[in-house]
Amino acid sequence: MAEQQPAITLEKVCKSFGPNRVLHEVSLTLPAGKIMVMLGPSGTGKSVLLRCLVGLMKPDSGRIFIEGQDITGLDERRSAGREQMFALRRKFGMLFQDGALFDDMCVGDNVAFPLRQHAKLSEREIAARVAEDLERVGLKNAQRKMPAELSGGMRKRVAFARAIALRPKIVLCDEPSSGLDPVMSATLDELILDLHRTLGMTFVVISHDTAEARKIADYVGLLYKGELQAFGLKDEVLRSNQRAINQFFERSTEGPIQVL
Ligand SMILES: Nc1ncnc2c1ncn2[C@@H]1O[C@H](COP(=O)(O)OP(=O)(O)OP(=O)(O)O)[C@@H](O)[C@H]1O
Repeated sequence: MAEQQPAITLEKVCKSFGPNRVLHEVSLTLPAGKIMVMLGPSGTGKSVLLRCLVGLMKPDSGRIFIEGQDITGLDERRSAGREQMFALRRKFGMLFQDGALFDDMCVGDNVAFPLRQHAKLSEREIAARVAEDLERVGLKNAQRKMPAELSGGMRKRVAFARAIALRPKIVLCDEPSSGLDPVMSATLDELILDLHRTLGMTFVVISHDTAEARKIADYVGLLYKGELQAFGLKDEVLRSNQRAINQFFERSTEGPIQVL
């Protein structure tokens, strides 16, 4: 059997905005079907990294491979590049920090939106997928509700249902637990684990939350000032005794990570 390509490979990815060096020679390999939690203080380039993965930003140098395909040179101004970029984006589901629901659409229509835009499915098939995914996230009775009627945790769960509706290979989650109480955060962590188990997707989770990393991660990364201070299997990274990792996991002010 052919060996499965890693979901994501980064080779010395660099990105600056003028004098602001945001990513510096970031290299990692994430095998398919694993959960990676990328930790790091605010402003250290985690969101920029996500945008580079989906082709919304281009690195200044280095290479990015998604399922073995080099996406670094894709050029949306050319029609072949546009098609490849579209195919690339279809591989990703995205859970934005604020959920980014359409406030004028009910929950069911929010989840159906990507299916209506991009899947060749009948309305009956779309309705079945929407019902299935709302049940997965524990919201099967919320279909006709409007986003304004939902709590923060419910909005995040609707956003999850929308992010997985097209059955992407890789789900990118930008701080899924931000702004949620600890119990709701734990519920979302369980949801990630459940989706991962049942649908086998690869997850990239951006987080400040070490408890979340301990609970759900197969792989952990720590980004600080644009450099990957640590990356690897969670247990190995936690055992590695690196100062930045210890500081982050022990919530200490002592260590190489300084308040920006
Ligand atoms: N389009 C842009 N133009 C200029 N600078 C940018 C742009 N996008 C991000 N930056 C800068 O890149 C740096 C990293 O930002 P990024 O949003 O990736 O941080 P982050 O680690 O995700 O932070 P947080 O945890 O607070 O969301 C910041 O200094 C930010 O100002």
